[in-house]
Amino acid sequence: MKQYLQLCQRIIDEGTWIENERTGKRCLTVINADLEYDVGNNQFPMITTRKSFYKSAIAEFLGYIRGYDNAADFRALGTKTWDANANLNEVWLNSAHRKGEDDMGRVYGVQGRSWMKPDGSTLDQLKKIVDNLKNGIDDRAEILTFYNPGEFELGCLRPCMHTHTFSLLGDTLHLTSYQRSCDVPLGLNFNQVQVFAFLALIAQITGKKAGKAYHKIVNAHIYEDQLELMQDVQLKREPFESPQLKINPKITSLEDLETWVTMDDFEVVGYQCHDPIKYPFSV
Ligand SMILES: Nc1nc(=O)c2c([nH]1)NC[C@@H]1CN(c3ccc(C(=O)N[C@@H](CCC(=O)O)C(=O)O)cc3)CN21
Ligand SMILES: O=c1ccn([C@H]2C[C@H](O)[C@@H](COP(=O)(O)O)O2)c(=O)[nH]1
Repeated sequence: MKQYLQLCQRIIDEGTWIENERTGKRCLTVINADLEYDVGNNQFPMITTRKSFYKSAIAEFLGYIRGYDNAADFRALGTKTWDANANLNEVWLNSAHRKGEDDMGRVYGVQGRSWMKPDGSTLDQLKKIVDNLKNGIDDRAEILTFYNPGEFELGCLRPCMHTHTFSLLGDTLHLTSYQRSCDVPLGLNFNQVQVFAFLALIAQITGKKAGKAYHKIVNAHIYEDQLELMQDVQLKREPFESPQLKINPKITSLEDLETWVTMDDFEVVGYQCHDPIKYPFSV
């Protein structure tokens, strides 16, 4: 939790104001942040200086694991996070590729589970990784990437947390996740939870011990309309100890994640937090 608050403070102390054309807002911005989560010791990086909605964050990531391309499927899992980008983004609404209400196009999980090959067949990046890790194989390219520049116009948003690399050292599994753009008050709150839960889940279904998750961020920003709440409210609060994430031990395969898992299979123990803060969201 300290590293999150330190990053927020660093943006305020050292950030540069950058005009963002896509949203029409200014962002206070720093380049390069490295965060680290101790998954092996279950130090769940849930924000405590405001109420955090971890189930939304995990639901969103489970949707990526399933290769969802529709905001309605995300809502059914328990998160509304894709509603705005699927249905309110001007460029996407006017795109000939949008298939209708709630369609997100070929974003995130679609690339992860069915990357289009030149011959028209598809490639399942995640299944290859899970199969290898289960068999104790790390070919030094256990990489899941959602980043497909050739298909950007086929989706509503370019992926922010775009690449995840798994590494096996003996029987301990580590994860390195890369993020190109980070809305620190809103998005990072979710992304921290997702990086942690992704390593915990893949370690569980491949029968490995979870180690560390390394989260590497390039552009970390606070939107102009979020700054006051961050500076005068959230950063004035003292953090509580990290809680723990309990995952249903009956989840043992990728197929389980694809079929019956719901948010009821995740529980947080020992979460103490301050009051909620409602940060503005930019589409
Ligand atoms: N500007 C922007 N910031 C983001 O963080 C972001 C995007 N756009 N677009 C794509 C996804 C969607 N994400 C989102 C979207 C909404 C919330 C949000 O409103 N969170 C609230 C309430 C969550 C809830 O009630 O479940 C929060 O207080 O954290 C968070 C992340 C992260 N991403
Ligand atoms: O997982 C996510 C997804 C999105 N974000 C934020 C980062 C930016 O503020 C916007 C995306 O805008 P771009 O113009 O495409 O960079 O969404 C996030 O923090 N985490």
